[in-house]
Amino acid sequence: MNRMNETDVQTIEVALGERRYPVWIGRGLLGDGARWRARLRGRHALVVSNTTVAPLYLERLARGLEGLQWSSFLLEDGEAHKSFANVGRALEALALLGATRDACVIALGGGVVGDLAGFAAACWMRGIDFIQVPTTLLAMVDSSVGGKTGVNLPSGKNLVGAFHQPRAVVADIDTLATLPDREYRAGLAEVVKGAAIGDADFFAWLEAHADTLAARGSAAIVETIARKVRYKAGVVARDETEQGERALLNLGHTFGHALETAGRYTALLHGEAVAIGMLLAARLSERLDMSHADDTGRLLRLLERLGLPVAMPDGLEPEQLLALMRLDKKNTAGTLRLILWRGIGRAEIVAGVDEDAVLATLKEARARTS
Ligand SMILES: O=C(O)C(=O)C[C@@H](O)[C@H](O)[C@H](O)COP(=O)(O)O
Repeated sequence: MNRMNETDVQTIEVALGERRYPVWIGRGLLGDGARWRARLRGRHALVVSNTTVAPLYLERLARGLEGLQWSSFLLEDGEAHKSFANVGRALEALALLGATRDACVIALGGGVVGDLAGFAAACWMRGIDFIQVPTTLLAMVDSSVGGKTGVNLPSGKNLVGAFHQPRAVVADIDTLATLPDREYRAGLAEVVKGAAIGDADFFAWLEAHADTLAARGSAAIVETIARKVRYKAGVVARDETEQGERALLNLGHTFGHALETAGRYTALLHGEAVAIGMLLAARLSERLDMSHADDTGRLLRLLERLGLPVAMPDGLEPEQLLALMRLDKKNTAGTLRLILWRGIGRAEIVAGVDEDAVLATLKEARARTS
């Protein structure tokens, strides 16, 4: 197990040739301006954050921006604010700053901030640099790595966006100290996902450390972040724009995104929707004779031990969820393309999934909760 002290910083590289970048994981990184400032090329920086995170950490980050022309743009907290309207506002903030092509956007916050800030960076003058400074577990282990940026529409999650890689990811684990428990647990869902699709040993390790992780034991968290980031960095390096393997990282997401959209982006946190979505994907896979009930049971127990929701929320209609799933980005004309499960550590991209089986899985899940 890794024990991390003040000076230990783990560096994991996302190996994308000329656009390769480091993911730094450690303590005190926000205040270590000398490290990440070297990734800025010009004189302008826009810090995008939210009204919860900025009061806690903007000042610490800003010490590293001394001598630059910089300003901040703050979102309200929550997935509902990952909108086109707010991208427009972020771009106006860049205009007000007089940001030139060598400017940098710095995303200080969780997945919503990172996705929106990255998309604004991808749009401004057709693409400027950005740096991810994730302050939630979910953003550290998942959304800050890999360059998926974008926003939601009322009709669907992440339907608009661009692949735009950051110049660096600065994961200061000190910021997890202020993360609410619910947000922390939501981040663990994306960790479980990584293990469920591609690393049976890691899954077993998570089972062995579930109680420590649920209790936020710090050494286990650092190891968890590093293992998940290393895994994801490998996938992204092999398939940056999701032509194949990368789609596996979407296990549980087609169901999950439909749940988030149906709940108008306020009912569930993204990680919670992914937890429920993974179980739905596991049950659908079982129904299609692709996986075994024992594996579904292990997944269910691990998610429960980590304090994640596993039941479909009340008041959602299976037909409505299926309609939302038809607008998922992985689909091809007229067919559902889902990530299905072969059991612990193995997932598969399946095209032409039978809609009746999906509907039956959703109906069964609803019957379980009512
Ligand atoms: O990085 C990826 O690739 C992923 O699919 C990671 C997901 O966990 C993440 O939620 C991602 O933002 C979803 O992407 P999307 O393409 O399904 O919108």
